[in-house]
Amino acid sequence: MTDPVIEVRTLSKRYGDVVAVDDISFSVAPGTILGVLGPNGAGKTTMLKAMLGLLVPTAGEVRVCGIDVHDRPAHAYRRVGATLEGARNVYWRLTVRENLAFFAGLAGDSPRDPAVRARHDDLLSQLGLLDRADDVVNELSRGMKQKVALACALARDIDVAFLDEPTLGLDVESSLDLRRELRRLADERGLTVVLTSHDMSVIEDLCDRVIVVNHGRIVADGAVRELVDLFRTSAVRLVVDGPLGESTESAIRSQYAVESWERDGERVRMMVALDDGNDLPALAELCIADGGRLVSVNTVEPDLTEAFLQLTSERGDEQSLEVSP
Ligand SMILES: Nc1ncnc2c1ncn2[C@@H]1O[C@H](COP(=O)(O)OP(=O)(O)OP(=O)(O)O)[C@@H](O)[C@H]1O
Repeated sequence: MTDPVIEVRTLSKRYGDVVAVDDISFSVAPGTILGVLGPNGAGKTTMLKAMLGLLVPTAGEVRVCGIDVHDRPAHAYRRVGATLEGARNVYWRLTVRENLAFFAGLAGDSPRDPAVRARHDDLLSQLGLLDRADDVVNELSRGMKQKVALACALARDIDVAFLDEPTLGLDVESSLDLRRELRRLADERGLTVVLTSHDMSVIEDLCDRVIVVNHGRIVADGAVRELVDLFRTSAVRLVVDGPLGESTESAIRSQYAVESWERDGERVRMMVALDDGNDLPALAELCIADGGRLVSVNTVEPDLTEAFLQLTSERGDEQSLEVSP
């Protein structure tokens, strides 16, 4: 097995009485795109900053490419790129290309090196910024500034990118460009990406693995599909026309988990959770027992949003759910 590119061991960070990060441990394989999900105040940014060596943890250690980020921050920094507060990471009075050259230069990459220039052009082209390369950043829109910040984080030949809310403020097309570019860098260059996002579609589309953080602790860790499967309770939406009497309604309610029930004259719309899809024929039969007609039956598949809400609800919080990554 390849060595992990990131190792976080028993990491904690307290601010006075607030435990922002509480005894977190995990490791990440090279080339992984890892999403960090969690409600506001869960500890995601604190975790990212501690992983970057930008704040001193109360306990624990972080290694990136085998380098302890707190003992040897300068060495670790050469291997990572980061955007923590979006567009504030770039110099607004420099052009797009000058920004890239500046950040690459910090790591010893010369912008006169044709390989570095080619990499920058490629990045700008993938992010739809090539025709704005010589514009001063100040004159760009907010979303474009965000893209420049991302390009700066990726401008060097880094091993790991830490991106806090990378798609925030981007339009649909730019968000898709960014996802494609991150996927390409992970697949072709083995770039490891750790990103936070409140946008479930970004996490679902892009991430190989997701960590859910709540109250400073990891409450779930696994592939998106595995997390969704943990809460795989399918639901069905049924519409019945015609008679459906009160005793049949009571029978349905007593045998099934009815999530919603709307009666509109002779029409009934219901949403019912099924633990096992095999219950559906029996439910359908019951619905038409009084002579009504089934107008439609639609299965409602669980998604990451639902899994996330359950994991971070008080009930989900009682246990920690580990899925092998
Ligand atoms: N510099 C600080 N001083 C004191 N408390 C802090 C500081 N930074 C963060 N906290 C607290 O630590 C906890 C975790 O905050 P953090 O910013 O890491 O959460 P987050 O998951 O990134 O939230 P969001 O999704 O809102 O960005 C919160 O209770 C926050 O108030």
